[in-house]
Amino acid sequence: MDLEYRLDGPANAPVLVLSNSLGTTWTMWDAQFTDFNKYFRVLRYNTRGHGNSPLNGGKMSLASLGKDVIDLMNHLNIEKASFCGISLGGMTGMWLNRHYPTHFNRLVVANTAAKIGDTDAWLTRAKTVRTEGMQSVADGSASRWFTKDYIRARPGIVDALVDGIEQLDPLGYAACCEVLAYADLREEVAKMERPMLVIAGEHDPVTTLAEAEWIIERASDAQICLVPASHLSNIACPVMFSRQTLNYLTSGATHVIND
Ligand SMILES: O=C(O)CC1=CCC(=O)O1
Repeated sequence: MDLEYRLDGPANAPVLVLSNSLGTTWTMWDAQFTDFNKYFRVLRYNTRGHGNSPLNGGKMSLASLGKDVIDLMNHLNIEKASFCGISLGGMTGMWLNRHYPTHFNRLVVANTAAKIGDTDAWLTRAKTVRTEGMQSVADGSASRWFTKDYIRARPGIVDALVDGIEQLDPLGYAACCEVLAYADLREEVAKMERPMLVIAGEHDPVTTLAEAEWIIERASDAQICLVPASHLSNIACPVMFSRQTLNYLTSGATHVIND
């Protein structure tokens, strides 16, 4: 298993898999960490091309990113898990819901869409990053991720994330842009069986509320939750994000772990 991962939380608790967005690493879940660990054995991993998760040498796709999660679960002997992913991580979750429903209980997919953005724009971004490096995308990342008010109010958090994207491997980032260029779940959403909470950011310009509504109108068992944030809603609205996610993932469950 060459994916970078870590497990935290009580060894006997049910497993929750966390999947990061493009240009971030598993540290993006730091604000959720304490709350999620009370209820779950938390499995964080870095999406291929991010952190120390290497490119696989071949062409990556949403399917290969989804299969990475299944391989990781198999490697750790995890038969069934809950899942929470954001943006590209949310798309990975929807792909898993469609293709590996028996491996998952409930899924939370945040700030995501059945098709994110425009194919040509992703291919252009991939090319730019390959030729000019990470700085070319780092400069605009804060305004893609957060509202102006949040950037003003929490410069330390924003700067740390921008520093993080600057450290990433341009080839890894570009490969994931190419995954996004061709990832298209629009024909698949109606076939997603497992219960899914779709978290949308009220001010998200990347994956809009309308795109989240589009998903819940078609998936067989999906609910929406709106948070007053832009794209990285788990960071901008950590308390609400964690509460809504935990309420959804543990509802009807008998596996609450006490402190
Ligand atoms: O463009 C960005 O940086 C935001 C984003 C789109 C897909 C994703 O995972 O992050």
